[in-house]
Amino acid sequence: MSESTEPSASAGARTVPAVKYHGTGNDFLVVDAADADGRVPDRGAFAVHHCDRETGVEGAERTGADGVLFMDIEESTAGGDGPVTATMTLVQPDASIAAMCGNGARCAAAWVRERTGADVVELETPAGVRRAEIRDGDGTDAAAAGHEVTVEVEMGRPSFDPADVPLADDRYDPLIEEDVEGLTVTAVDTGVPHAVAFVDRGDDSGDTGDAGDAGGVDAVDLDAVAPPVRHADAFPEGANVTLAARTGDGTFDQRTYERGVEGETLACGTGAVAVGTVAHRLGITGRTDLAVSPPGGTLRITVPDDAPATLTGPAAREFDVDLPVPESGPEEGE
Ligand SMILES: N[C@H](CCC[C@H](N)C(=O)O)C(=O)O
Repeated sequence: MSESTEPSASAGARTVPAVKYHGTGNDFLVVDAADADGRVPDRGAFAVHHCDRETGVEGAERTGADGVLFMDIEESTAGGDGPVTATMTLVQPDASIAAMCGNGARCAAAWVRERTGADVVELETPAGVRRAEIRDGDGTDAAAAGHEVTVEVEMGRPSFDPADVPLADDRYDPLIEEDVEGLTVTAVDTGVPHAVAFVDRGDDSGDTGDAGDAGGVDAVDLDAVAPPVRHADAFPEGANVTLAARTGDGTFDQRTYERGVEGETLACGTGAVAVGTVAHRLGITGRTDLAVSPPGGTLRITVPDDAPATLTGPAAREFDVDLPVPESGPEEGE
């Protein structure tokens, strides 16, 4: 907001406090917007710098992050009995802003609870308000790494409407099981666009699947097949590319290649909701409560016909860190 003219901060020596979290392996740096205002002139450059998997923020397990969540708590809502409201802005490793992020929302809600004590948080995102309920870890090992909670996020109503995804503007019908750049996908908006491809068996009869029956989602070379779909003309704003395979009654495997990360992530919450929504639409399951397993763990989702979807899973606090603000002032050519 204000021009940063404090005499104390010399260029290059500024740092901003952050907390690293992950939700089933999808990892984020959480920064209080109040700390960043005036100190981080370029949020995109900040995210590019610290999210880099080779040169970014150092962690116990992995270097870098899948994004930076800038959080702006509405102070007038804190300290009472009601939900705390906070604006969540996800800046991705390529400096783009994503309208929504399911796993990020869990981490953001956990962060707000830690700051304010609130068990219910309303996150304002470009995709709409997302209500989150935070409770202590599901009891398996409350002390594991010290700081794990379970968060249920209301994820809005998924949409196949071409204008919502969005699809190319000469497109009036939903894109359901169509070939896009060699992959048979269904396009759905779960706050962000997903192109979902089912591999493996399509239903209990076991004989409607495409090639890849044997290995499910792991048999696919995602880094090879996803980029052409992610950039296809069908998706004017790009798409996350999500693979799914039914593994049992109400259970699915998932892998997602994310726009903005430009690579596979260990988990993707909007993608998990997309898997359930598309599974329903295609008649692959009749259940509305599902377990979706990306590489980083298992997410519980609900996809009722007449109510918003929900996403439930862990959010784990990893560490606190002071992040230097990269020098990328107007004079710098970068
Ligand atoms: N990982 C996030 C999705 C980020 C969305 C982003 N990659 C985009 O649409 O550009 C999730 O858990 O839902």
